[in-house]
Amino acid sequence: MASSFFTQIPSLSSIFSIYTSLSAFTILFRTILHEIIPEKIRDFIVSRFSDYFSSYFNTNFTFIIQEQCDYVTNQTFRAAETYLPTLLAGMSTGSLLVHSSNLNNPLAKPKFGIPVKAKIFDEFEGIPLEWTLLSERNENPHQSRPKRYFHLTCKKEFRDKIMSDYFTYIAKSSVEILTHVENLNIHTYHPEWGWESTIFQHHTTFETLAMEPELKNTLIRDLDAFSKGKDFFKSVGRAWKRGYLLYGPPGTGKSSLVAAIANYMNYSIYDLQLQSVKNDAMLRQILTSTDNRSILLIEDLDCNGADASCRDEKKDEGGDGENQNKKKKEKDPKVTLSGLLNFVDGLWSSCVEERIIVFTTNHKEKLDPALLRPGRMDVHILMDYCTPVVFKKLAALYLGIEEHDLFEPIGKMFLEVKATPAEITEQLMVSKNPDVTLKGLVEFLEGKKMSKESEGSEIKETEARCSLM
Ligand SMILES: Nc1ncnc2c1ncn2[C@@H]1O[C@H](COP(=O)(O)OP(=O)(O)OP(=O)(O)O)[C@@H](O)[C@H]1O
Repeated sequence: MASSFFTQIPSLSSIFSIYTSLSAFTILFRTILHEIIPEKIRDFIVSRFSDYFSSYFNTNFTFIIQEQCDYVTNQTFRAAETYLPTLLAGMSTGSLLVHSSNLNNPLAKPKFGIPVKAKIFDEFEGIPLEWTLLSERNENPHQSRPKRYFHLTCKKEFRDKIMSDYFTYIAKSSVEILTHVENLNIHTYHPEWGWESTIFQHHTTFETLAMEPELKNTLIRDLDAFSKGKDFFKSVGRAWKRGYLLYGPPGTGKSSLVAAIANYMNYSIYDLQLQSVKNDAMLRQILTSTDNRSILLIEDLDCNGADASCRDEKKDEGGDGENQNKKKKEKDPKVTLSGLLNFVDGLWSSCVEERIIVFTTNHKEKLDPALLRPGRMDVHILMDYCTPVVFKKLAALYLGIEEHDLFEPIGKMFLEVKATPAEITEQLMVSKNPDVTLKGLVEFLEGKKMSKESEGSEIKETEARCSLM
């Protein structure tokens, strides 16, 4: 039996000749394949084979969650980015990515960042999960920011469970985390990189903002009603958003009021310069990639692109203005008023929940009437020149005094001289001594009054000269 087994084994030379023939056949076959079948089709066949075999043998399933989808920030990516650092604290890794960017408080505890390529483990209802953040160079030549995406891997049989329950769970967790953030962010839009965030450290609150008390209280009540109004807005079929138009001369506290609202509501700010937005489609993409519970701020609306009056002014500045303007408009369609209105109260206004929209302008009269119609911006707030009440509040804040002999004459001067709160605060910082500072303020206001009078008499003189000619 043993001898017959050995006699059936082919000799070494025959094995060698079979191997040589097979090799020759393979080389011949590959050469024919290379010559007959084009490279692209070959790659396709190979990839199909490898896909089939790897999916057949692989028991894992991987979700790919890209940061951007169709130019809009993927909210699942955003939720994962917020949620995953909470897992990092307890992880037994060799290294951790930590960062601290709170300039207000250098002693603040550093936060955990998500390291690229590191595996982060989670468990959901007993299902083990593995997250990895990946980053690669962006192929889009207009985007210098790397392309980032998460891989979330689980066993194949849990795919549907993860899809239906786990993603909802991390979305809810991220909302919860963002509601209790210690630091607010201010995001500014960059045409190449998208929204860029930094910690918002403006100290203005409603306590430090000098405004007519009645106006301030009305505004605070309005904000309170808005933040508690989810069910109300739903019941009346309106998007949960509120629009404020802040108008008034420069230096009257419009930006400061936005900061006070952000600090009061604990909302981050998205500060958008409309000039950096190419057209309505881009505006839609930008605005849909902002978070809930935030303030969308468009400052200096009268000079910000979507307003016809500002374009007319620019047209007048150039020599051959009209033609140049026409050509520019054709090449670069810019944001239209209707595109902007669509976000204020059109169909797109409901794409983000609990959203405050703030427009500021120094020239309300220059705005397109369409923006001012009822229902567009819910509340119009005039931030005006200093009044005696506003001045008293500023004096209390800057000098720590409630009364002074000079309060009455200074108060009377505000009826004749227009001074902005910004000008007054500058004067109030001259000295800590109230007598010195208030005397200086009286001189400042008298100087303003005199220059106003001499301006007035110059105008009268010119008018008189004109009528003589
Ligand atoms: N109502 C106010 N209460 C307290 N401080 C104020 C007020 N208004 C202005 N200030 C002071 O003046 C500075 C400039 O004001 P702010 O930038 O808020 O004015 P603005 O109306 O937004 O001006 P612009 O129209 O030029 O943007 C503030 O940083 C603040 O110190």
